[in-house]
Amino acid sequence: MATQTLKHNHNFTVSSITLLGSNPPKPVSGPLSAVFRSASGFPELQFFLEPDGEQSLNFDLRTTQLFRLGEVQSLCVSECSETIKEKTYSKGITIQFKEEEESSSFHGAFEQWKREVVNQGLTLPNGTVSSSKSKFDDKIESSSAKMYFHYYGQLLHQQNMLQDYVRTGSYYAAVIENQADFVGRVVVDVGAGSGILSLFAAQAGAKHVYAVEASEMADYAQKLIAGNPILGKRITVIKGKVEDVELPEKADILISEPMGTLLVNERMLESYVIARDRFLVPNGKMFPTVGRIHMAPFSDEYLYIEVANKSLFWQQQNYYGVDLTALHGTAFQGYFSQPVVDAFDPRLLVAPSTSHVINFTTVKEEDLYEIDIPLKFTASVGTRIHGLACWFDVLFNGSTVQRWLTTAPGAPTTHWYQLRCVLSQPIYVMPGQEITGHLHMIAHSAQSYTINLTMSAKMWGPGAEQGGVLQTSSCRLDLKEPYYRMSQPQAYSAAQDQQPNQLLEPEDLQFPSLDEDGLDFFQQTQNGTRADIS
Ligand SMILES: C[S@@+](CC[C@H](N)C(=O)[O-])C[C@H]1O[C@@H](n2cnc3c(N)ncnc32)[C@H](O)[C@@H]1O
Repeated sequence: MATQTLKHNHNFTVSSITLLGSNPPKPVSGPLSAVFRSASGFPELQFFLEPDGEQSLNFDLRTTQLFRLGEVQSLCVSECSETIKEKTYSKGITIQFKEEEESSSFHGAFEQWKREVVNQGLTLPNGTVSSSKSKFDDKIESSSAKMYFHYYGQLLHQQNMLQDYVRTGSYYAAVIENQADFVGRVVVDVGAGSGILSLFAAQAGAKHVYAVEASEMADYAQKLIAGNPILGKRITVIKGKVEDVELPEKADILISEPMGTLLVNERMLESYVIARDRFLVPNGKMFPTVGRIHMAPFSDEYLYIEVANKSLFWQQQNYYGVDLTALHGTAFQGYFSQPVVDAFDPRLLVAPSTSHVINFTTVKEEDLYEIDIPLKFTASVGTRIHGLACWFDVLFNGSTVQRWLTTAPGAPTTHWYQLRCVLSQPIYVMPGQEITGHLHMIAHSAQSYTINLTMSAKMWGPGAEQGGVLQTSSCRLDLKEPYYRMSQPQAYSAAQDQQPNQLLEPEDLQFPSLDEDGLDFFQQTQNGTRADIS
């Protein structure tokens, strides 16, 4: 391929440059570095004005022209707009070379980059974006993708993730404790966001890091990386989707933070797996390596009543003279179709948890389209079960240290919190009774999942060996529409302390006040939960 004749970066030394446009023209004496590169996903010519790389002047090669003024002097201008009457140039410099030979090879490189990269639109040596419709576009609605990348393109949302110190600190520790996995290695940061994980990888001694980011955040990542020039020298930011970009070399290790609520929300794990298949060398490492979804039945009367009460509004028979009750059933179902996101007390769990493992190094992308998890628990107490509580953890399987990042209830809270699927019909169990069921999740094109949950209480006591099911309850939820409940009081209903015949009934409880939807939105933004994008 033509681009194989191009090096990653073409570096030159020039004696000085003079910035045109200012009056009088401003000379910058050197020697200065001039580099042809594609750090932002497009080809550019960059002049480093200070030896430490802190200040640079960039020319987008797609709109730049170079003219010879003499044997060792050239004019470089960047086109801004063109009308029938005139072309305008946004910036221009004259370049002074030391020798004619240097000038010639600089012009040669310029022509080559223009010919092979810009004009033919071929693969850039530092990565480029394919213009054809990608695997991502085939399965994701464009409106969803637009909102998704708009969200991640904003610094405040990246800041929310960076300020989740459990999350970011775990990544930092996993990388730094496993330097041996990074030293001298090529790394791809899948969905780099602000570029923080790329900078960690560079700190751990990576030879080169490709930071692939699809949203506008790529430009800020470029800025952050330029602001850390010692590390930034070894990082190339590529703006584009991991499904579309081409990289000039394979990676020894992938690093990414693709986890959404319940691990799979946002469907970014699929992009992580696609990146593995496209960029990772055989037996390359993945940070994180494995993810697990944990599940356990819970009992929480307060939560149940709160959700049920939300639809009470629709029981009014005289709302400004209108009978609203026709919509009560629909509203009731609607509220129970929202998974609840909050941090709950682990004492609400009424059986030891079970888990479902996803090994990122081996799972196929298609395996993530539909996930069916059989459930089987033994109740430790007699209680009313109000649904299934879920959380996840991921493992960084480093060669030196194995580190887990957990979102478990009772562990330090993360911005993912935990997730609970609430049954509109609670089920009663006695201590030792078996609870079975299924958690079935089907991916949809809005970057999330439809969840079908079924939970059944098996026959218990005398005659149980016949194995009948006593009671079954099911619900369908949309993982894209969670109910964020973070600032609600975290009531502890002492499931473990209850005697089998002393179950709490709704009438025994104080009803919490109804939420306003607007307040929910405010809370979710304040709490920085990232699932609010999907
Ligand atoms: C959860 S954020 C993590 C950001 C950063 N790695 C960190 O740990 O702070 C995921 C990032 O991946 C990006 N992303 C998601 N899907 C992507 C894809 N298919 N290709 C490229 N970037 C993607 C998002 O825009 C977002 O910035």
